[in-house]
Amino acid sequence: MRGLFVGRFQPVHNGHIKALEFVFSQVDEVIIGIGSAQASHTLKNPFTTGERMEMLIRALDEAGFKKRYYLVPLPDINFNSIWVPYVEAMVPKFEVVFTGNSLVAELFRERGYRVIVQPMFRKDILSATEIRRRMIEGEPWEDLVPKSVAEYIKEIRGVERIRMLATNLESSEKELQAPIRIPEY
Ligand SMILES: Nc1ncnc2c1ncn2[C@@H]1O[C@H](COP(=O)(O)OP(=O)(O)OP(=O)(O)O)[C@@H](O)[C@H]1O
Ligand SMILES: NC(=O)c1ccc[n+]([C@@H]2O[C@H](COP(=O)(O)O)[C@@H](O)[C@H]2O)c1
Repeated sequence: MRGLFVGRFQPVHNGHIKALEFVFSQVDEVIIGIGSAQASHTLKNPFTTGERMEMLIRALDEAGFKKRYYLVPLPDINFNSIWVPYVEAMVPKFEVVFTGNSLVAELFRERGYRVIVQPMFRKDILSATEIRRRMIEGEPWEDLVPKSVAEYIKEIRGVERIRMLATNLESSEKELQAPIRIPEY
């Protein structure tokens, strides 16, 4: 049996690996859909699809998963009602969907799929939003991701990228708040 698991993986963290451990224990093959594949270099989606694939390959290797998996980029279509047929057109056949995302669960259920809500692990800290926040604030984040992912993020200067994006946003917000000055001629 083949299962589908979709995430943005911005970045891959230990919660994803725990979730995938569960998914791999339930099925023979897993399709890992990389959501919002068109997005990169933003605060919510700092990493490219290629970088996210690299993180997944290294982390799954490190975790020693032996079953077959497929990595499939899924650009957003911003059209919820036809997202499931779109996903069907992009990935090999699957029988069951694993997710913790309630919109994803609802969309697949409405199309007749069996959906399994995977257990959550320490969502308070095992969350990509929290990891990106820690990177920006200069707090320790390395223990929340697989070792190979922490090394890779350092290799590509990922933290510097996220900080640059945060600084850019801060200065453009300041610009927006600045009073408009009409030049005198
Ligand atoms: N701590 C966790 N434990 C188990 N599963 C998780 C955990 N965090 C995320 N997942 C699962 O991984 C999938 C994709 O999650 P996603 O890539 O959005 O991670 P996230 O940490 O929630 O990201 P972000 O904070 O950037 O929105 C979802 O199905 C979600 O349920
Ligand atoms: N209409 C759409 O394009 C649509 C609908 C539902 C989910 N998605 C994507 O699926 C992914 C879900 O993963 P997350 O759990 O990481 O949010 C995201 O990339 C999200 O954008 C897209």
